[in-house]
Amino acid sequence: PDDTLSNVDPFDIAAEAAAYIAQVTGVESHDIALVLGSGWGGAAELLGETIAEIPSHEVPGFSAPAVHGHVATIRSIRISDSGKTALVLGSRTHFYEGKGVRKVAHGMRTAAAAGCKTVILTNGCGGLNPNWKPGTPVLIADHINLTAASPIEGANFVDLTDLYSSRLREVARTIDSSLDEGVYAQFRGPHYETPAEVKMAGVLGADLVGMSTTLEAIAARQVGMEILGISLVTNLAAGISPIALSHQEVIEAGQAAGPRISALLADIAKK
Ligand SMILES: Nc1nc2[nH]c(I)nc2c(=O)[nH]1
Repeated sequence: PDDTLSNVDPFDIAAEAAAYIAQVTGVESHDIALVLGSGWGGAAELLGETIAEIPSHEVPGFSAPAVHGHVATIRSIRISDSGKTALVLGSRTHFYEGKGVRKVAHGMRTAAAAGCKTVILTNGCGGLNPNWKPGTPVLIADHINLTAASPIEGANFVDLTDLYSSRLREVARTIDSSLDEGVYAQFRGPHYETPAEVKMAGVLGADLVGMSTTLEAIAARQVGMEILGISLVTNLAAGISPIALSHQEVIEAGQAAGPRISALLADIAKK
């Protein structure tokens, strides 16, 4: 099958995907979508009871799992305490996979077509603030899109003011008042930044550097969803600390933070 959605109308495929999800889950309309980036995987379990779990590649427009062995899924969950339903998108297409912006945006278009009015985008990233030790969750206040790309095509001049909802950031802070916030810059990747590029990102006003999220957020705004973005700082960005962090330390920091950030995310989603 065509894996870049290049010869179809991406919104038609999103409608097909949403119809498939509604049919398989029996949930006519979902309320909130979540994208779980690296380190955030544990949140789904804490959200509530799984209604259905669908292998992503069965859903129109989603690709076969990139990581062999790991079957990416889309999960429908009844959020405990609130009765709302969550759609957890277990597979994110990164821009660096070279499959084009339509694939990157597909999850957002599908979530909106499935009824979602809110999306929580999470990711793992590098931090420029030395106070943010690996394992620190940081609310995304705004973004700098360094990919030179847009998920939006044609003369659709979408406004991006308050793209990362200040209302939802306040809700998050009622759950955990210690949460800091920062500006997230997306690089194309898949290589990490040089120290000079990290310094440049700082000069431009970024506090976090990653390889996802900004294109998804723009696509989510285009389809009218309210957006909350949360980054997990898994490492200090290149050059910020004199000693290079070992990959093992990055993995351990992400795992150690798992339970806390998963509980945080579940509590926010229940609000
Ligand atoms: N661009 C970028 N992406 C990342 N993802 C993770 I985890 N750490 C980083 C990082 O230091 N830079």
